[in-house]
Amino acid sequence: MIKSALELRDVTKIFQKGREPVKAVDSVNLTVEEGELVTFLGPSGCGKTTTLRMVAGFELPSSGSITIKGKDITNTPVNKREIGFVFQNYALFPHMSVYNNVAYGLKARGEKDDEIRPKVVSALQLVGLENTENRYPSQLSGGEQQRVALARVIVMEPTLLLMDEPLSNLDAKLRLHMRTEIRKLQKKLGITCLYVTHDQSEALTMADRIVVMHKGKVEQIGTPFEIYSNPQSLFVADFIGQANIITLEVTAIGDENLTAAIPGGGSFTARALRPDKYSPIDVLYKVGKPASLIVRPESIVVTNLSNEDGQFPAQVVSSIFVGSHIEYELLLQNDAIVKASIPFTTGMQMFSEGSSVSLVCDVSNSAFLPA
Ligand SMILES: Nc1ncnc2c1ncn2[C@@H]1O[C@H](COP(=O)(O)OP(=O)(O)OP(=O)(O)O)[C@@H](O)[C@H]1O
Repeated sequence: MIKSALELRDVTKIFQKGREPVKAVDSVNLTVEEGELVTFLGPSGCGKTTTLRMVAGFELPSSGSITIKGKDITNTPVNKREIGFVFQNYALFPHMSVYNNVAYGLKARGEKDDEIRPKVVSALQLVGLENTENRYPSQLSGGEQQRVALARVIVMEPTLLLMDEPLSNLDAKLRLHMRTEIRKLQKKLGITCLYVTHDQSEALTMADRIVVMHKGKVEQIGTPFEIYSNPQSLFVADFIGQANIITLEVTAIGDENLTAAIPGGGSFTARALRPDKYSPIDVLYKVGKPASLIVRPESIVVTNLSNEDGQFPAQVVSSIFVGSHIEYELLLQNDAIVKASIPFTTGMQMFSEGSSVSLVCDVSNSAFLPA
């Protein structure tokens, strides 16, 4: 049987803050396969860094277990875990040349100089810094320093690479560039990687899978596509990308669908999501009670006002032409504000502020969640 690269089972961390115990990480379960890049995404304080620090061995879990390739390492010391870390402050040794920074770990491991040289040269080549061996960190740009930090880790051939906001000290343009660089390198080396970020576009563009965390718990684990198109909670829908969350009254419950009343007349039917998968649909939703319709701004079409069933009558609050798109803010008859983002095509109709219009939500990209 192939063993997973990493498994977290019911991993919990409780810190003592004064007299109060704080559950920083709450029963996290996760299986990571060989060669996967998994990002931890969530707002500040949700427990991302603490989870990573437990995998690294800088913190011990209060309960639960961590295994690497089937071997329990929950209580194994940091230096026996064969894990590489890259943090936001690159922590390079300022008094050492680039070569010596990269060679440091191999020397500490007792490897001989003639074994070390080819490894350092090839690691520097991998990160595109082959001509910087004799320079010092202060003579490098922020992006170059971060690449040295990466080379210093890669050269050790760790079984697992942990990265905590590695790009947050770089300027916006370099951050975008380094995202692609890190991802390419990670794929090329086939190295399993956990990557902490609070930047959703970083998580969406880099990850094989995303773990969305909230208040110490895992809210959802899935591919970027699954997380974006099929959020399992209002938190995920709201945190990832832009989402309209429209509260509507349920009028009928089907096997997998809900029908709800559109303010101003008509009704709308869409998939009903079951966040915990176990509760039956008629336990999660009730006729006469509210449910939240989740629809992305790009899944809405704005048309002339009509009485067709399924369309939401609305008034244009603002319409802004941003080149590729028209961004609308629309007021529904229940006072909800809905955002729509319509790709601009030549000759298309643009509705001005105050116009009465109808909204059509793309049924395949809309879903209900319990309110
Ligand atoms: N050593 C510690 N002692 C006490 N509380 C801690 C300690 N480390 C973290 N915490 C608390 O645990 C919670 C989770 O912190 P953590 O750093 O893991 O969050 P995070 O999601 O990485 O946040 P950020 O994005 O701001 O780094 C927070 O409430 C934090 O204050």
